[in-house]
Amino acid sequence: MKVIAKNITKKYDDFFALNNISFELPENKIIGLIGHNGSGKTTILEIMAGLKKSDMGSLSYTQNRKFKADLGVVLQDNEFYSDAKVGELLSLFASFYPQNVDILQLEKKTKIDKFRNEFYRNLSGGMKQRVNIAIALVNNPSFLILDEPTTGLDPLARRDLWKLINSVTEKTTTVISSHYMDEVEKNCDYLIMLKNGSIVLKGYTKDIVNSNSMSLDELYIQINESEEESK
Ligand SMILES: Nc1ncnc2c1ncn2[C@@H]1O[C@H](COP(=O)(O)OP(=O)(O)OP(=O)(O)O)[C@@H](O)[C@H]1O
Repeated sequence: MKVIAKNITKKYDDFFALNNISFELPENKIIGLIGHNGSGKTTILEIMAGLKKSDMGSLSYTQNRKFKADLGVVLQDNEFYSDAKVGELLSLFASFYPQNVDILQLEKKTKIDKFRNEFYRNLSGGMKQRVNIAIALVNNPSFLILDEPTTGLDPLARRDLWKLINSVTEKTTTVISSHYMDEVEKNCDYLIMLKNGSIVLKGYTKDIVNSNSMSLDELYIQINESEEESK
């Protein structure tokens, strides 16, 4: 799915969480959404997921199915799954959709099959995220939104989660917010950087890194530090 956002603005009272932002998410690529705390990442992800309304602007999608049937979302806090077992959660979410994938195959593909009889609350952070992603994939979406999926995970769990994300998103436009620039540089084809609700950088990751002759981590610091220094 291709996603096009035009002139999106979102205000909370007088505060502009997003200020007239426009972008196009390239189809079937992994898009990294980066920016400082409070820059507007969750707000735009929630608007794209249809969970929040923008005050101005428009979103358009190229899709074959109804939008919600074609969407998978993992938000930052899914602790409300706590009292269910992994297999039960997958079956429950699959039952919401007329078309869905083979659950046993999905469990194998996301390597959660050994945990299907465990309670969600007893899983490690990394395993919970694998289950969250599996749940988001039950309807075989062509647009996947993941809000900071690797935050709080140890380096091995983070590496394994990116392996999983890369292995299940070939035919999916995937947008992922992250504070880990090394991960974004390595795994995301395209990136969008927000600063105070505006886009300050967007484009293919390789082009950005090559044309600036520095790592994304260094570029991030340069862009975000300059304002502090000039004060
Ligand atoms: N419901 C709300 N009411 C008022 N202000 C809000 C609300 N939700 C978000 N904000 C503000 O909007 C701004 C953007 O928030 P958002 O959660 O989108 O940022 P973020 O980039 O996802 O941050 P983080 O990296 O910390 O998750 C922040 O200043 C936040 O305090």
